[in-house]
Amino acid sequence: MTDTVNSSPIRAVAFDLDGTLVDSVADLMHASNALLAELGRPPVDLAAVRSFVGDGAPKLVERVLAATGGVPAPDEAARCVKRFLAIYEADPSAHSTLYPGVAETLGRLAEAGLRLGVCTNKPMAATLRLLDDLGIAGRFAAVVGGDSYPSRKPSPEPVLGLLERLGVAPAQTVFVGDNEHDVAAARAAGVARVLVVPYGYARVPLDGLPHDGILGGFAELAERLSC
Ligand SMILES: O=C(O)COP(=O)(O)O
Ligand SMILES: [Mg+2]
Repeated sequence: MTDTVNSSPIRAVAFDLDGTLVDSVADLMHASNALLAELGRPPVDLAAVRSFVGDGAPKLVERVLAATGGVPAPDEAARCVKRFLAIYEADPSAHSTLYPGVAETLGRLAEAGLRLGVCTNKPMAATLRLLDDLGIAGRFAAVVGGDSYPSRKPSPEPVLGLLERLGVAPAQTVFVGDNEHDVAAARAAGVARVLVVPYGYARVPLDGLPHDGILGGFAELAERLSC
């Protein structure tokens, strides 16, 4: 591991999950549509769900409900979130895949001695099951989800919480994500470098965001970190 930024050696890489490591939107769509069927509402399609991902499960469900007849009263909306999570957590991986190069590249980074972590807005239970189902849970020394702290990305709180669990300083960390919330959270946390993948679920053009580079693909990360 030879890469340094401002003479502080890079010791850790923190990853976003949905749209960065895992193409998870099909399972989110299936769980959404199972909920909608129970409510007697029409289904949502992949493109719609893709645009709804990134702010955690409660927001996803709110957007799904808004798109299919309207958001019900708070009690009923909360019941819908609970029901959605029960459906989704039972099988979050049937239609989900790692993006190309993810498994191999995580292996290379780990072999180079980097500490790896996940900071996602997806709730913890579904996150842990998804990582396990896709065979990469063991790569991460720490994982934080959308329900691990009072705030989620774009707040820096979960990023800083993850780094504390990893035992590294922001100046020793590279953050890799796919959307505007990742860039904002990682920047506010003060990490050494923020990189974005070109294929995720970003809702604004990546070019306009204050990151330090857009990867050509996930595997390029190993070269960027000299692993
Ligand atoms: O659950 C979400 O909204 C997306 O989670 P992410 O932070 O892994 O992209
Ligand atoms: Mg993401």
